[in-house]
Amino acid sequence: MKIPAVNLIYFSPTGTSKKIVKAIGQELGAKQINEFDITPLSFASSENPKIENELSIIAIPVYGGRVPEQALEHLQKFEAKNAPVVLLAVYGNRHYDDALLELKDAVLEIGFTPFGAAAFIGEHSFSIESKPIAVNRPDEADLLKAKQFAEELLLKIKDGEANGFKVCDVPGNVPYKAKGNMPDIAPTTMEELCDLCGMCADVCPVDVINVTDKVVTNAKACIRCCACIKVCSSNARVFDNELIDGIRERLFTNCSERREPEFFI
Ligand SMILES: Cc1cc2nc3c(=O)[nH]c(=O)nc-3n(C[C@H](O)[C@H](O)[C@H](O)COP(=O)(O)O)c2cc1C
Repeated sequence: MKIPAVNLIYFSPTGTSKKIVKAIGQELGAKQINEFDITPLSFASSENPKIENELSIIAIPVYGGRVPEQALEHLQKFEAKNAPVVLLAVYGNRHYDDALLELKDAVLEIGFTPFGAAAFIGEHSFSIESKPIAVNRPDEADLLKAKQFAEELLLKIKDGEANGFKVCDVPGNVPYKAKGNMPDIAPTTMEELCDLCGMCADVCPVDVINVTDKVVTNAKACIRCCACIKVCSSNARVFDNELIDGIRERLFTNCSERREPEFFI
């Protein structure tokens, strides 16, 4: 079976959701792959993408058991009609809780038909060398699972094209998991290590970092995605904070046992 085109739509500050959606997208053997990176703030002011009679895959990271708010806002820009979609929640080995259900409900509102979904595991954004959490995931075994998932999707797509796409069930509860109250905290820069290259500001999905002769971060608007930390080749950017240290410690202690991808098709 030849799929003419597939749209890969992803919000992925630290790149793990992107890696998984691309791996699955490539396995589908589509003639054309269109990428929509909905991570940057600038996506909000871009033209509204229209998707009609085309297959899409949407990937988001799980934040507090939910879909990141900015990802939901950016998804609202899509106009979808006759648009079968596969949903991916990528989480840091704790749990995805209600994120897949929230994502499914949101895309149904926009006009997509979610006919398949999966939860994959990515290195936790808060993982550091001394407290590794799902470090280096997705790994080879995860990418093999991505391939298996794509094979199952191809069968489902064939069936959907012949008999119509049916909305899939995903786990989750309503009301969705309550959002935790986070104080205004953000990663900081160790000036002695920083060479002011500006990469942290470039990757920040909420544009809260300003680099002049020093790095200034507006903690109030920070979404704590840790993209700035992961991109910093001088290791100058750190999330050195009591609250985050505590979360990291609990994740390291309670969520180190390897979880595996799950498919819902
Ligand atoms: C603010 C925040 C909240 C998070 N909440 C969860 C969570 O509830 N469960 C979990 O397993 N991982 C959680 N994570 C980890 C991310 O889901 C995980 O690292 C994911 O792979 C990041 O995706 P990305 O690389 O596409 O940005 C959280 C990360 C951040 C930054």
